[in-house]
Amino acid sequence: MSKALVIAIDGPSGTGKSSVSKAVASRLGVSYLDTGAMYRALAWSCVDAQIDLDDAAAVAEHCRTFDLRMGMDPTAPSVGVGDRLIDAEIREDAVTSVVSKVATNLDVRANLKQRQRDLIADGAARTGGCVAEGRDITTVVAPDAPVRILMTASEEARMSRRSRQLKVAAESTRAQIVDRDRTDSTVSQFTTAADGVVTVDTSHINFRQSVDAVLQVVQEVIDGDPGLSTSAG
Ligand SMILES: Nc1ncnc2c1ncn2[C@@H]1O[C@H](COP(=O)(O)OP(=O)(O)OP(=O)(O)O)[C@@H](O)[C@H]1O
Ligand SMILES: Nc1ccn([C@@H]2O[C@H](COP(=O)(O)O)[C@@H](O)[C@H]2O)c(=O)n1
Repeated sequence: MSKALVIAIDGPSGTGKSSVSKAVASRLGVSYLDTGAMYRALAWSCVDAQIDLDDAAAVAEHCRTFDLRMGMDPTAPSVGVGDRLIDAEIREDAVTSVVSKVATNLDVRANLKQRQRDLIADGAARTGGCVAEGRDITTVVAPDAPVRILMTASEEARMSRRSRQLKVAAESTRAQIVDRDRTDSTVSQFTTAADGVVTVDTSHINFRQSVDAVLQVVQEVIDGDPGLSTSAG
């Protein structure tokens, strides 16, 4: 019987995790889970419900009950709370600047970890595999995933990519990238590879080469484990 091809990808902000993971999942014909979007959705939902983000107990209680809906098709991923789609809202500065507050709440992390495990299992059951990306997927959410990758890139490369993406000066992205990573690293370890995790440094390669580098790691794992397969072959 073939095993589900779960691919866990972690890394700091702006290394290319989301865009590369989506492309890899599309190429392999498997599901895609953006776990950062789940933390962003919670932050958005707390603000929408006028919950004080410094009130850890209230945020954790809201997390336990909010109706988060993740669409895991890599060609059209989506994030909703109840019937409302919030893909655009969760990318706004108002959410990016506060998301670490909810992500450093340990009760929130415990709840979202379980939801993420369930989503990965459901997605893999539907499509034969799942690419899940974030900050603690290789270490906490799916430490037993057959493929585990840490995606890295120099601070300079990450700032320049983010500045191109947001059409702002590179220097103005430093605070957002560096400060957010600093806060996030207080609860997750995503700057150095844990045992058994393969590092893919994207500093000096372009987007297509980064996708190919991840696919190569996946292929090597498949070659070493005949029980693993993908619909793309
Ligand atoms: N190897 C690469 N070379 C150049 N640009 C890249 C590369 N990988 C990704 N990009 C671009 O960099 C930008 C940031 O990538 P992406 O949003 O995927 O990063 P991320 O690691 O998911 O960041 P965050 O964790 O903050 O969401 C995107 O515009 C993406 O197209
Ligand atoms: N596994 C994860 C994923 C994300 N976070 C938190 O969410 C924020 C947004 O993530 P993006 O990937 O969309 O930038 C991130 O800054 C972390 O605070 C997390 O804690 N664990």
